[in-house]
Formats: sequence, structure tokens, C-alpha cells
Amino acid sequence: MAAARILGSGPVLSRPVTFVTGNAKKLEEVRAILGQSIPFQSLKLDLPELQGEPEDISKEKARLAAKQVNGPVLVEDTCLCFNSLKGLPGPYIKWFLQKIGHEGLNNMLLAYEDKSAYALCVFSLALGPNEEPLTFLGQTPGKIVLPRGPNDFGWDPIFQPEGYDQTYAEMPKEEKNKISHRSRALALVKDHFAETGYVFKT
Ligand SMILES: O=P(O)(O)OP(=O)(O)OP(=O)(O)OC[C@H]1O[C@@H](n2cnc3c(O)ncnc32)[C@H](O)[C@@H]1O
Ligand SMILES: [Mg+2]
Repeated sequence: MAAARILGSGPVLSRPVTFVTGNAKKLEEVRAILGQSIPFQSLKLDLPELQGEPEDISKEKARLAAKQVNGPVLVEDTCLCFNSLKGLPGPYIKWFLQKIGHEGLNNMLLAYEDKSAYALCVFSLALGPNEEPLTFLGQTPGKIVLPRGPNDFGWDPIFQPEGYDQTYAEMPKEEKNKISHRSRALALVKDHFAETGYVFKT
């Protein structure tokens, strides 16, 4: 019989959860934020970039990942939403960033006085290929500014969270991880694991 790592007395999972992403920087942050709180492994897979509402995209990503892994998975989809543009680019930020860069993203807002934006992270947990995914949302409000700080991770240099003088890129990593869209969503994931008390076979 396989040994079981007891986290609680809830549902038994066949394996630790696999966090599936093609983005090494996301993985770095998820590792730093989760620490030892949830046993997980990671798998680098480029899942399709889907269209639609953020929660639906994230859920569908989880379904696709769970099919490939054939076990419990965690995925996330990240949006950068401009209030003047009614939430766009939103889930399409990856392509906007790739094609027009930080400067182009700033230029998109030249026509508007309101530069406010929010970063949104939607995690989805699917316990298996035939299970309905659960979603966990985290949001951080801020504004779009000219790029400042190291260009290490996506749109970090142009996002200045509300109440801070620094952009995400200028902040020490620990500071970003305290207030980020990702850490807020992961706090809910952690609560869910604590409440459910999953048992993982190892
Ligand atoms: O494999 P997945 O997990 O989908 O990784 P991805 O890089 O394709 O990520 P998304 O589909 O969620 O697209 C989000 C885009 O926003 C970028 N991004 C995600 N989180 C970010 C963060 O915290 N700070 C800055 N940029 C971020 C990321 O590099 C992408 O260009
Ligand atoms: Mg993606």
C-alpha cells in the first residue's frame, strides 16, 4: 500500500498536486508564496492561450492540464486589466505585451486620463481529469506607469500597486509577494487546503 502524507482527514488524492505552467517566473513566485504549506510538484507545459472570461479560461486550462497529467492539477491565468478599457487587455495581455511592449501598453492609455488598472490572478484546482475545477481569485489594484525597475517578469515594470511608490519590478520580491494578485489568490488556495484536509498518497 502506498504511504499517505496526512494533511488532514479529507478526500484522498492519488498524488501531490501538479502545478502546470510554461512560465518559470510564475513558478518561482508560487514556490516562494506556498513554501511548505501545500505539497506540490511542477510541470512545464505550454497550455493553449484561450479566449473568454478569466474564470472560464482558467477552468478550461485546468481541465486540459488534468487530462495531460491524469491527476490533480493547479493552474493559473493572469490578466492585466485597464479600467479605461473596461478590463482589456485582460487575459490577452500576453500577446499585447509581446507585440507592443511596455511603451505600447502606455500609449494605449494616452487617450484616457484614467490610468488605473488591476492585476488579476485566477487559480484553478482540478482534482482529476473528470472533476469540475474550483477557482480562486486574487486582485491587486494599481496604475499603469512608464517602465521603472528591472525587466525580469512580464509587465512588472509598468504596474504600480495602489498605496506604493514603486512598481512591482522595483519592489523587493518578498514585498511583491505580500501584496500581489498571485499571493492573494494563493491565500484562498491555502485556506481551501486547510479546510478540506486532503490526504496525499506519495
Ligand atoms: O503557462 P502559463 O501559466 O499560461 O504562463 P503564461 O506566461 O502563458 O501566462 P498567462 O497565460 O497567464 O499570461 C499572462 C501574461 O502576463 C505575464 N505575467 C503573469 N504574471 C505576471 C506578474 O505577476 N507580473 C508581471 N507579468 C506577469 C506573463 O508573463 C504573460 O505574458
Ligand atoms: Mg498562458
